[in-house]
Amino acid sequence: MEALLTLVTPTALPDVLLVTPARHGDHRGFFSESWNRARMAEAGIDIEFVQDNHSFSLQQGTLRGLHFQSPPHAQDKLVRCGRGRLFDVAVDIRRGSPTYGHWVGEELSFENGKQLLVPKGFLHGFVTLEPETEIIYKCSDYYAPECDGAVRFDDPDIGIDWGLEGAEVVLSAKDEAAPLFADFTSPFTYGETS
Ligand SMILES: Cc1cn([C@H]2C[C@H](O)[C@@H](COP(=O)(O)OP(=O)(O)O[C@H]3O[C@@H](C)C(=O)[C@@H](O)[C@H]3O)O2)c(=O)[nH]c1=O
Repeated sequence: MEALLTLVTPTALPDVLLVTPARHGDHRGFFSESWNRARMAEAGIDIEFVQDNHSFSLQQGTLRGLHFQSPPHAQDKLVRCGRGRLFDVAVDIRRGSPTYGHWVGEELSFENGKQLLVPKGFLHGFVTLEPETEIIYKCSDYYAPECDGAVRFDDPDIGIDWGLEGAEVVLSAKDEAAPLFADFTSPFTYGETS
């Protein structure tokens, strides 16, 4: 039977949530409310998003991350895949958090319609699993380049399993030059960001 409600399920990291909006299918395809502020507030996700981002990656193996914006322009992000498939990752960087440095990853695709809520105090990154993949995400603060920060996607202390198995990744120059986790001081403190 068709699911009529948006499903909100926890991931292995408390505060990072998997959101699966209902899809109403018919002979034309489907219709889905990808964001409904009132309904999500009832489900405990009460966020005022102010900016939507859309990026397109040509090649499979394009990796963007791991990124954050520091306070006072920290961002909650609600991430979904508009076309293709990607592996989306959040890393807890709230100093003093019981899960500091832990990561969680979810496959988001056009097919599965899943969304990942990446709160303030977490690094965010993704790798595309297909060519010509699109990502769309809502942000709770505006782009503030002076608050932009990054950590290496392949940091050994974080140890994310991107499923790359030695395949080459396509990176920006900024991500290529990102610092290691050990050389990074997080601007977030557990309890102050969520
Ligand atoms: C993030 C961002 C970038 N830009 C510009 C700056 C630059 O000229 C161009 C590309 O920027 P970047 O290389 O930072 O784009 P990208 O590597 O895709 O950065 C994004 O990665 C994912 C993982 C995130 O979580 C986002 O918050 C953001 O950091 O777009 C904006 O105008 N507004 C924005 O909100």
